[in-house]
Amino acid sequence: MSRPLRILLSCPPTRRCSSFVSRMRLVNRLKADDDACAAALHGGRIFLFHSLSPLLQRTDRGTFRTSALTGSDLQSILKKLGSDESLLKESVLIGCSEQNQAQFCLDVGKNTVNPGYSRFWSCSGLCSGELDQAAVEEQCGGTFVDLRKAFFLLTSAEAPLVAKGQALLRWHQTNRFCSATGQPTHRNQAGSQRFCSSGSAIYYPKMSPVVIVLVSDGTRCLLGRQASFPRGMYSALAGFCDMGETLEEALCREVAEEVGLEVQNISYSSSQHWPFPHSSFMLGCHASVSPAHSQLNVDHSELEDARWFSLDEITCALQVKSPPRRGDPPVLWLPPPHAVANRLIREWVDRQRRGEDRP
Ligand SMILES: NC(=O)c1ccc[n+]([C@@H]2O[C@H](COP(=O)([O-])OP(=O)(O)OC[C@H]3O[C@@H](n4cnc5c(N)ncnc54)[C@H](O)[C@@H]3O)[C@@H](O)[C@H]2O)c1
Ligand SMILES: [Mg+2]
Repeated sequence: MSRPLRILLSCPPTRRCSSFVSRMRLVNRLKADDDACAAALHGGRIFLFHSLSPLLQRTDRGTFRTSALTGSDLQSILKKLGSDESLLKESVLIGCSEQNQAQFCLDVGKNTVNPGYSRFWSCSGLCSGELDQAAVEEQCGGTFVDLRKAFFLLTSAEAPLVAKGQALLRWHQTNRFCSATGQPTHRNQAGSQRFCSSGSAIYYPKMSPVVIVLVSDGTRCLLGRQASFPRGMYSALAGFCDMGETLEEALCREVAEEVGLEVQNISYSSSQHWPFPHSSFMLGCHASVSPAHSQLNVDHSELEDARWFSLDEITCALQVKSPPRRGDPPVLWLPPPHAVANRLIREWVDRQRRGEDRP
């Protein structure tokens, strides 16, 4: 999740900023220079995936982390597994750590696509170039975990890296052909672009902009739930931006469509890349309605339910540490700390406690 703008603007000392600048310039160079990127792979950190599920390791404390494989470690493992060592070059650049180590992701499962290799979507058993999941897990001392689980098992520092890695891998796997010419596309070494083989088009990884808003009436906040949400879970209202809309227009339209309210006092909070179900760029905002105009008219084709919640109800819900299970009494369950909705809710609680939001 991005930091709020005010923190970025107060970025202090030059040393910290200059190391940030050098990291950003390194990533930019690796995107532009195929040879430099290929060279960086060996000492780089590789986040391994199998059919888009990231590899996690359990720590001594019972928590989870991503595995810390370098490109050289991985090459030895690939050799032991009898795989072509050039598989490493299929890695896609994610970014660069604070220690200036380049970070990559690599999918060694069925969905991996490399235009230079003959891998097929529909093969049964192991496809050409695909590695056996259990064998990789054994060699690496970890387990491939579905991203929907992994994202919430990891710390808030590691979860976005894994989400970004999966999003990039998915984009490569689903953009193998040019939509203008139908010709195969090829990637640069970093995986930051794909080119139509006819030379007519360049494609870049894409995200869909989504506005997410916590509406307040001064003493209560508005949350809704879709029928597909886990039991008891309510979240801030969200919706995809339409082509040509501003953020503010999308926000007002979504709230009007979903709950029949007209909002005002829109303010931006923070943003987040959200990998589910595909890549969304979540733009988190606050907005308000006057208590006199807070009557809900829920569109049940979009939301199963939407309700106003008091500060006490939200404060209690923030204490709930695990989702309610079947048979438990009904309890309000809020999006987890990794989600921008959680940040919006906590910001609202802070403002309520400071008395800033009251009419
Ligand atoms: N990170 C968070 O805190 C958080 C919280 C809530 C929702 N979300 C995410 O926000 C996203 C949008 O929320 P929503 O489902 O309420 O949106 P929504 O209200 O716009 O409804 C979804 C529908 O919009 C249509 N749609 C229009 N453009 C689309 C596009 N580019 N991609 C997919 N569907 C499109 C589809 O018909 C889809 O069924 C979801 O993917 C959800 O996972 C994130
Ligand atoms: Mg919605």
